[in-house]
Amino acid sequence: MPVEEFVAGWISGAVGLILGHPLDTVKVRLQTQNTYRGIVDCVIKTYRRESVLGFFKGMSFPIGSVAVVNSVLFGTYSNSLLLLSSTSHQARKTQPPNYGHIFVAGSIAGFVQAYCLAPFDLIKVRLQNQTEPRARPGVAPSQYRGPLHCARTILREEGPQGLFRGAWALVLRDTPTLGLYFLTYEGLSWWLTSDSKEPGSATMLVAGGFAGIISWTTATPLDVVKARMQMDGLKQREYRGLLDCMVSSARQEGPGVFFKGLTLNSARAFPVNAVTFFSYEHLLRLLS
Ligand SMILES: CN(C)C(=N)NCCC[C@H](N)C(=O)O
Repeated sequence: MPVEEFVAGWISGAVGLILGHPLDTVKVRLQTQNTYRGIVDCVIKTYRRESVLGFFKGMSFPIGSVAVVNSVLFGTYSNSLLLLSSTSHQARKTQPPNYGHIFVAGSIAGFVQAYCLAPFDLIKVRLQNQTEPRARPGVAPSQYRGPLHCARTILREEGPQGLFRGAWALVLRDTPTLGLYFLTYEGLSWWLTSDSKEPGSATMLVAGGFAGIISWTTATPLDVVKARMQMDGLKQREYRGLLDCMVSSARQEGPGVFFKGLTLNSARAFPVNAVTFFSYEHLLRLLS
């Protein structure tokens, strides 16, 4: 089993994560809190109350976990494709892609990574939603003091299953959309590259950026449901399950609720996934 894909997936994921985290924080807040009038209002309120550090809440844990999650994603994708098509990563670049294989391998990778991602993503979302300024004497402290304290508190108050709240929505979000993610990337790379040549840097950036936009645009409705399920159960359970969350969100806020965060998801997706694929491909060339 080639391990270069796992290493390249880890490093490229960390680069993308740092770049996209501030926009991700604003998106999560808009999806789960009804106190903001829109993106600009959320940015201003976050900055005034929490300073620039507010946008980076919940980032330290994903930086560590991205090692597991992104290497699982890229490693599972590449190795599933190897099993389905019996050609290596480098050999595949010079032959026409089999889009069926790519979609299936991407979906398998999405399914597997969603399970690894679930507890890390839940902790990230809970920390991103803490709007209190930094702890100071006289100011009430946040419920969670950091990622480990957050994990311990969830385990104590909600049990081990608390760490997997929203995991089904995450699996449903990631299985087909990661099929689409790799399909768009490989399709565009092939289309933009002349016959039997390896894709150049510009191609990696453009194909990666569009793969991000297309997959995140289609993932947004379940992304909203996932974030709401992850925040549920903090004080009192609001939703009986995934379907109940969908129905009651739509009833209370109209169908537009499923598109909350769409602009931010798409705006964040281009640069994050352009650099993710760019660094992934270059690291692979360096390592193999
Ligand atoms: C639509 N979905 C869930 C994805 N395309 N997932 C792949 C994640 C890539 C990158 N770390 C990011 O956060 O955009």
